[in-house]
Amino acid sequence: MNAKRTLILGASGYAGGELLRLMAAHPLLAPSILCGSSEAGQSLGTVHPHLAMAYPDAQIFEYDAAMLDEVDFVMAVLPHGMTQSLSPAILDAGVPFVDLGADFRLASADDYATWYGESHSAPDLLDAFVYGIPELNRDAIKNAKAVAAAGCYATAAILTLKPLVDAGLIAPGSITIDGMSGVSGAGKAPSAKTHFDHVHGSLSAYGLLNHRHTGEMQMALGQELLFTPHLVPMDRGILVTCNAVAADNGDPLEALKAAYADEPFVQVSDTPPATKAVAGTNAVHVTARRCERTGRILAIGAIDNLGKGAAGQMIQCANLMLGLDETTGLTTAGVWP
Ligand SMILES: NC(=O)C1=CN([C@@H]2O[C@H](COP(=O)(O)OP(=O)(O)OC[C@H]3O[C@@H](n4cnc5c(N)ncnc54)[C@H](OP(=O)(O)O)[C@@H]3O)[C@@H](O)[C@H]2O)C=CC1
Ligand SMILES: CC(=O)N[C@@H](CCC(=O)OP(=O)(O)O)C(=O)O
Repeated sequence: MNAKRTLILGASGYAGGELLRLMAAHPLLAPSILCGSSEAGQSLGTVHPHLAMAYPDAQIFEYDAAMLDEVDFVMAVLPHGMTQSLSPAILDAGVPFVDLGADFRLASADDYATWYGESHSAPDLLDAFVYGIPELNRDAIKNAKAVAAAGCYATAAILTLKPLVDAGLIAPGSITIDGMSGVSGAGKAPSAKTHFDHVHGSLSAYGLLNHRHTGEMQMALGQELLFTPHLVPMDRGILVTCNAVAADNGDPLEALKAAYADEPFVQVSDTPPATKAVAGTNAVHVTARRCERTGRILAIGAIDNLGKGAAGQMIQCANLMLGLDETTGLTTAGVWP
C-alpha cells in the first residue's frame, strides 16, 4: 500500500503537533498538507520547533476545500464547532475522515445542545460518524468513513469503567469520577485558567457537576454519573480515580483483565497507574479493586491526553479504517523519567 496523503486541519495546535510527531514514525500515513489559522504562512519548524528535524520543509497553510482533491485521508484537530461546517465537503469528497473535536461524538443534536450549550448545525451528519474508541467500537470503526475520536477525559474514564459496568459489578447511578489533567488538555492558547501563576504549585477543580465530557461518559456507560475534572501542574497526562458502589462480590481487577486480555494498548495491573508511565504513548494503564470495608469499587486509569486521549487514538482509528494493523506507528516506547 502506498502511504496515504493526509490533510491535517489544526496542525499548528497541540494535538496537531502530537499527531505529526507520531506520524513521523508511521510508514503509511504521510502528512501532506498541514493547515492552521493564525500560523498559516509559517514553517512547521517555527510553530513546532520539536518537529523541525522530522519535517524540515513543511509549511502551514490556510485551508481550502480544493485540497480535498489532493489527499487520501483527513484528520481534524480543530476547536469544537468547526467541523460541523467543514464535514459536508469532506464527506462528499469520499475521503476517510477522523475528527478529534466534539462535534460528532454524541448520539443526538439534543445531547450536543445539552452538553455544549449551542445547537448543532449539521444534525443530519451525526449518524455518519462512529464514536472513536477502538476498544469499544472496533468493527464499526473498521467500516466507517468518518470517526469522531473520543474526548480525552472520556477515553480515560470509559476505558477504566466500561468492563466493570458490562460485568454487572457496579450499582447503576453510583459512579463518581475525579479526573486530573495536564494543562496541554486545554490547548495552546493561554488563558487565565492556564496561566503559569494559576497552575504552578496549585491543584484546582473546575467544570463542577456538568463538565461537557460527562455526556460522552454517560453515553458509553449507560448511566448518570458525577465527573469532576481537575487541573494539575504538569504538561501532559490524565489520571481518573473512579469509585462506585459494588453490585456484587465479583473481582473488578479480574474483570479488567478478562476484557483487555487481547487489547494491544491497555495494560491491566494491580499497581496504581501513573501518568508519567504513559507519556508520549498510546497506552492505557488501569487497575481496580473492591473495598470490603465500604462495599465500593475503586478503579483508576491513566492515559496521555495528547496520546490515547487525542493523536494516538486518531491514528489507531485511522489504522483500522485503512485495514492496517491497529498498532502501526504506535509502538513507540514511553519516556522516563
Ligand atoms: N489538547 C488535548 O489534549 C485534546 C484536545 N482535543 C480536541 O482537539 C481539538 C484541538 O485541540 P488542541 O490541539 O488542544 O487545540 P489548540 O488550541 O492547541 O489548536 C487548535 C488548532 O486549530 C486551529 N484553528 C483555530 N481556529 C481556527 C480557525 N478559525 N480556522 C482554522 N483553524 C483554526 C489552530 O490554528 P492556529 O494555531 O494556526 O491559529 C490550531 O492549529 C479541540 O477540539 C480539542 O478539544 C481532544 C482531546 C484531547
Ligand atoms: C485541561 C482542560 O482544560 N481540558 C479540557 C478537556 C480536553 C479537551 O480538549 O476537550 P475534548 O477532549 O472534548 O476535545 C477541558 O476540560 O475542557
